Amino acid sequence: MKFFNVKTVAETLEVIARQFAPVRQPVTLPLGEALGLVLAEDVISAEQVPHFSRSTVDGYAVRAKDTYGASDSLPAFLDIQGKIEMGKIAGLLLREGQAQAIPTGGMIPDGADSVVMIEHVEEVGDLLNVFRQVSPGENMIRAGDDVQTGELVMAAGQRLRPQDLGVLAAIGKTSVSVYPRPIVAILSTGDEIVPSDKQELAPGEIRDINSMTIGAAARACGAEVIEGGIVQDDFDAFFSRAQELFQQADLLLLSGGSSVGTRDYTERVMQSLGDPGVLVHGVSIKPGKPTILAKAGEKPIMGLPGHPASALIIFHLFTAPLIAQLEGVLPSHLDKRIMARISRNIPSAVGRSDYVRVKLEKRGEEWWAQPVFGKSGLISTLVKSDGMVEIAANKEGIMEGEFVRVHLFH
Ligand SMILES: Nc1nc2c(c(=O)[nH]1)N[C@H]1C(S)=C(S)[C@@H](COP(=O)(O)OP(=O)(O)OC[C@H]3O[C@@H](n4cnc5c(N)ncnc54)[C@H](O)[C@@H]3O)O[C@H]1N2
Ligand code: MOO
Repeated sequence: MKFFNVKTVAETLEVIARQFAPVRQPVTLPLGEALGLVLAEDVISAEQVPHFSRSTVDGYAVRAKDTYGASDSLPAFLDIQGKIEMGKIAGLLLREGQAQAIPTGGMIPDGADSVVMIEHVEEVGDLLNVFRQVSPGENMIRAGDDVQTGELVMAAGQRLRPQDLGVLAAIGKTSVSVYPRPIVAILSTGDEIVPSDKQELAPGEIRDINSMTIGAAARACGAEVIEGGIVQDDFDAFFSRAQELFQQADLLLLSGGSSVGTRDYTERVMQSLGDPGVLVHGVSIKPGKPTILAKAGEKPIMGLPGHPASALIIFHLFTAPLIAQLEGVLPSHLDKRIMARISRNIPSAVGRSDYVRVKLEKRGEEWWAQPVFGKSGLISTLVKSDGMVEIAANKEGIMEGEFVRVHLFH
């Protein structure tokens, strides 16, 4: 009786999670070449970002206290003490009752703790009329708000997204240790399978679909692909080609011959490539039941069912997470969903679409989306986030526990 030891999908995913890790040693690459690759080191910042407290608006640096109670009818009056130049040290100490003109991004002078926007003041000679009060910290980013010295900015196992490269740039890191792209070799089997560029098909011949779909899917996962071509249903030819590809690759994918017919050599070939051999043959799933997973040395080999839709579905379910693990992603980082519950009430103005950055967190069986608040000048808020949630323009907000769709960042 074949297929006697069929595993469930969850059991198969667990075997994958437990058995496989990157095959090759990490490499150090310049930041610009690291997008999409997975960090092989923990990154701890040796600096604070920003380096200095700076304004997020065009306006006047002030002491918040000096503006308290200011309104259109009763402005506060402050002495203008010059102008802060962009990219220069704000040299002058700001004293009580004073204001200094400051551009967006300008350095907050010592003594100041907030910035009044230009829209809310009027200059009359050397005198500044302030029509709005500000609170300490308003309209500015403090030194270290984005990243603190000694902070763990990113942990090994994280796939580098554009915002992650941005933070690395911000802390002055020029290169990172990452896992190289895994090399995936694909070999199609079957006497009836012919290359897809064959124009005239003989009766019974089938153009090779799986090399194309599976190769493209593996590339989309970040792998480098070796197209191994097609072998006939002959054990010796199949084994020698499989062995050749296995040596060049980090993962060997075999298409077809995974079932239990007399010419289905795939399992024997996989078993013959080395110990420990076949880990799974048969998964309780439709389509894709004859799926095979094996390990030779530290490397995985997968036998995908020949039917093209089955092969691609099995790829998405099992091969994609396997490739991610070979890329260095930790298994615990893989299982992300699109729907989650929001962890607290978030108000929002009607007539405006709000995008709230969120971090996903698993509570029992459910995903919860935890808002990551912060000014849009802070790149680290995006590093801490897994995605964002839209609060539609017609909504006054979302309530704690409400289901939201999380748009995952790549
Ligand atoms: N007695 C049983 N027979 C079968 C079972 C079963 O449980 N008991 N499972 C069936 C299921 S489900 C599938 S799926 C297939 C998988 O079989 P194989 O992996 O051995 O695939 P092949 O027989 O080689 O091919 C199946 C089908 O797909 C075509 N094919 C194969 N490779 C390609 C390719 N590269 N491009 C396009 N088309 C391809 C092939 O010509 C066949 O028509 O087993 C069932 N049998
Ligand atoms: O399970 Mo098969 O993959 O139905 O065609």
